[in-house]
Amino acid sequence: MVLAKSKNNVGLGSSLMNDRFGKGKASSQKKVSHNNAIARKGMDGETYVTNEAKEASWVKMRSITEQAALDEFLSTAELAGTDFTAEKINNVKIIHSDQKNPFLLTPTEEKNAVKKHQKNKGRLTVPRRPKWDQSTTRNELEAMEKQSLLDWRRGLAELQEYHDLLMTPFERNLEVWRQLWRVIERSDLVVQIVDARNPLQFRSEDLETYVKEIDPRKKNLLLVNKADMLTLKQREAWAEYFERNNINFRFFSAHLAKEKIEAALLEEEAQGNEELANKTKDMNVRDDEDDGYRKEDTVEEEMAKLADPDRSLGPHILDTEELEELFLANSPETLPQDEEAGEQPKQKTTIGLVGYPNVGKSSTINALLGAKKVSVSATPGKTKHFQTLYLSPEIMLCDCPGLVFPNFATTKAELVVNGVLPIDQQREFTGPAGLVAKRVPKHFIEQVYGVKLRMRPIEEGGTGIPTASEILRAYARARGFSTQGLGQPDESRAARYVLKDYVNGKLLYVHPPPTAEGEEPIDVNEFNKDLYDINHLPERRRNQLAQAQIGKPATPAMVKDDIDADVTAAPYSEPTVEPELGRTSRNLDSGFFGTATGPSAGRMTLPFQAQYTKQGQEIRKTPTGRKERMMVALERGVDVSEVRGPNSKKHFKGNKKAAKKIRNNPEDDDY
Ligand SMILES: Nc1nc2c(ncn2[C@@H]2O[C@H](COP(=O)(O)OP(=O)(O)OP(=O)(O)O)[C@@H](O)[C@H]2O)c(=O)[nH]1
Repeated sequence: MVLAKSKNNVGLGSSLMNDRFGKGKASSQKKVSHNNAIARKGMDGETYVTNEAKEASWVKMRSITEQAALDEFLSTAELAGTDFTAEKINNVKIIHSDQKNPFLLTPTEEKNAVKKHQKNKGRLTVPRRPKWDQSTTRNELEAMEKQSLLDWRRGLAELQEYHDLLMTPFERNLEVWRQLWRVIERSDLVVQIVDARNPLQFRSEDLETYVKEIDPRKKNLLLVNKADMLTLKQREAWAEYFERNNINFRFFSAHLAKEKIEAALLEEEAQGNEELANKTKDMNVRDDEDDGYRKEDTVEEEMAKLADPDRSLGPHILDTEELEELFLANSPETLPQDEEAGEQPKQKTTIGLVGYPNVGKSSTINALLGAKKVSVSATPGKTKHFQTLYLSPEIMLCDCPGLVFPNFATTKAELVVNGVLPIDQQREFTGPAGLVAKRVPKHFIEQVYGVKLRMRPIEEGGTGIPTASEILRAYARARGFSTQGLGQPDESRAARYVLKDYVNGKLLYVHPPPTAEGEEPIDVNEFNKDLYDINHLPERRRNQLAQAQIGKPATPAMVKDDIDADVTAAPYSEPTVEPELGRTSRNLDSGFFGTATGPSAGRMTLPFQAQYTKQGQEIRKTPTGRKERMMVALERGVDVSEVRGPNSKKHFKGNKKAAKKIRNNPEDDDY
């Protein structure tokens, strides 16, 4: 090992030397103990150093800008899920490496995180509006509001910092909270809309407490929207959970409600056309098993249940009329003392709609109003100010802007796949894509996209579950997304599509409800099994999935940089293995180099390219490059730097160039 010549020795080697042989030992030890690194004696009597296990999650959550070499080495090893032994100062040997994604938690870490969340959940509060009376001036109230928000923010910041808890990027803007305060103050019923796939992630318990603090006559309702994404069994399980925990809830689906409205319109239009009229009538009578809508002969029974707002409807999905009925059933009561004072009951019932961005508030309102009065978006954060809308002369809706409540989260990846953090603003995608890979079965992804996933064999260190990269590469290849320059499958671009498909429910996964203390947790695979039985899905869902299938070579029009465009539907055929060039290259091609038609149309054919493509095809079956060297290193139990590829000759530029071109083959980096 070559030691740094400078007086101020730096680097990992120096850190280790100092630690072992004394020079600056005190400071090194201080550094090590500060980081909870612990020295252990191995079986062979050698000493090695490792981070404490509980350190891992803390290190992951902290924003690290600068670290000493030893600290950096220790935490990087921890993040990479590797352990190591330092047999000699200059011989750090990797003894274990698995496919752990450093942005995700292991099952044990996750369990511990959830336990911790439970313990601290009482501290997740929403800010209170300060008390004021007639004598309070506007300026005084504003100053009080600002102070109240500051105290609240400080409390949450402390909770994050001292208890090592990751939180949702909760709303910090006073103006938005003011809107919420006003909506709550006005409303007789505060409806918290949540996403049925993970209702508890979107529920603020403290908001319900706050509503009651303002006026005990006000009521709370948890409206579990997007219920069309759940099977009957899943809704039953969640209904049981809500009932057991005394949560006033109803299932709703703005999507189904919209379909029903459209079917009704169709029926109207089809008057006189008997054939069409019959078809729409069929659509209106839905099977309860299929999407939760009641059969027509149960209307009276359902209406009787609705008249009693406290009576649970279990897994039933309300339609818009039922929801409106429920709103009316919550018209404000007049307290006996008010009546004695001659106060008339209020004429209007005000319903406040609150919830995270993207849970479907606008869609719910649209469905209720039966026409497009509020614009609906797939990007979180569209509704900016609260609006009031009359549903009928008796019911006024107050639509609050979507806002993120303080809540705990296990990882940032979890927030991305829940649609809380906008996908297009993320740079790190392996964590969220890793969650998709873990949750949605391989066969389902293959069927939905019409691709074949190539996984690392178990004998070579694979886990039997695809990695984020394996899914993204397959997707990118099938869509023809490749990086500029080396022409590798563009995983980052593929991730944006795949993650959007998860958020919009094409790649569906539903969280099971927590079980009671002492009970076995629900098996997630069993809970979701029916969602992936592609031949037995409701027709609506099969149609939705058909739109996600790629399975045919991408055309330049498909590859155009429009991320919001839907994946073009196409019948399945084997995906192309030819690398597709990026947009700039294609433009170059049509402008200067390329042929306008023929098999290579839309591809850049630079004069030197043919020979490399030829070589690439011959070498295609053998893995090359870094991955190959890593595999060999793992097999032999040596450091990757000790392995050289068959063609690698340092300082020989020509060869480097060839290697670069060979990697142009999209299959190269797969196994
Ligand atoms: N499957 C399904 N999708 C839904 C349902 N409701 C809403 N969505 C989808 O969810 C996404 C967000 O819906 P919005 O109504 O814009 O959500 P929002 O809560 O109003 O969002 P903000 O305006 O940001 O507050 C859209 O892509 C909707 O199509 C539903 O019941 N079922």
